[in-house]
Amino acid sequence: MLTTTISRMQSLITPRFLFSPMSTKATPLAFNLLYLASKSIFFSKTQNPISSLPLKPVMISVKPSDFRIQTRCVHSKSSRSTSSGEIHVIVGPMFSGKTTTLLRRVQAEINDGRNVAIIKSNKDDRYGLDSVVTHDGIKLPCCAMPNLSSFRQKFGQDAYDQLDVIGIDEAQFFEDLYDFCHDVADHEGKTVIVAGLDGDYLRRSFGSVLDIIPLADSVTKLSARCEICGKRAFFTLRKTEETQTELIGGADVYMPVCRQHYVTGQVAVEAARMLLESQKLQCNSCV
Ligand SMILES: Nc1ncnc2c1ncn2[C@@H]1O[C@H](COP(=O)(O)OP(=O)(O)O)[C@@H](O)[C@H]1O
Ligand SMILES: Cc1cn([C@H]2C[C@H](O)[C@@H](COP(=O)(O)O)O2)c(=O)[nH]c1=O
Ligand SMILES: [Zn+2]
Repeated sequence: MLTTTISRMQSLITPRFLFSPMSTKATPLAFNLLYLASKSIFFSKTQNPISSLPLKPVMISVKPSDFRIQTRCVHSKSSRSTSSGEIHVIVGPMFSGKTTTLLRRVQAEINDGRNVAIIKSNKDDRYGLDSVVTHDGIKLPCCAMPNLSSFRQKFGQDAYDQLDVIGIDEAQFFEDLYDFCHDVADHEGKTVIVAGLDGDYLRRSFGSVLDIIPLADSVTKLSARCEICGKRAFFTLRKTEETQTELIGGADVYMPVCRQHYVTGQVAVEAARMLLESQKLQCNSCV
């Protein structure tokens, strides 16, 4: 099995939705919402992005008065003003379905009539910056941010106030995750659904994801399938020689593995790294 692992390693080491009656006049608020809607940041109950791709923007036109009424009326199950917030955390290795689970939960909230926005880190630009995309290609529009504290300003205060649920993907990349979740759930009564890696490729705690566990209502740890033996995989193995903690990539750089194949895989990767290092040194001394 170790031989299989080594050969695999070496081959890779080379190198709001708003339920709103249509109104005829657009106000600044309406423009703002229309802008957001056209950027597909708000989601509509009538959209079903998970089953119908690509997404089409929802065209919404509202007067501020319509909007206020709509978010409090019987058609909306918005609970922000009446109940406290919640924090739900989804963790696991890469390819375990964290983003898929986040999108499913977000879609359920949308179906329940809540106003939802998704944020992801702008560090991960693999699929562009305006969508959260799973490894299977399922996607929802999102807001890509360098940090969470500037989200309110970017989204617009009025629009932000209407949000019931905020989904966060790639949470390990947000340094201000703890403060944001704390404020949003405890003081603003919104629900935060957080998806991220609990551990990095060395199985060290990644970013602030584990710090928010004591704040959370629920924690879901997902598993993937070990790429070598097919058993449940709880860890992410990095197949390349890079050693920095943050390294954006997909199946080209990472694979999900079980405990046994994490251990043997790490040995193989380390051996390959050392070999590469010694070759580099030899090369340098030739020059
Ligand atoms: N080694 C792999 N390479 C590419 N896709 C994979 C691999 N293993 C699993 N997948 C797919 O990725 C899906 C999960 O994707 P996603 O929700 O984006 O996971 P995560 O956010 O945890 O990385 C799985 O349902 C599976 O179809
Ligand atoms: C293990 C590990 C991962 N990353 C990066 C690689 C990807 O860009 C994301 C994780 O994406 P996913 O939605 O969970 O598939 O994180 C990293 O930078 N460092 C690591 O150690
Ligand atoms: Zn395995």
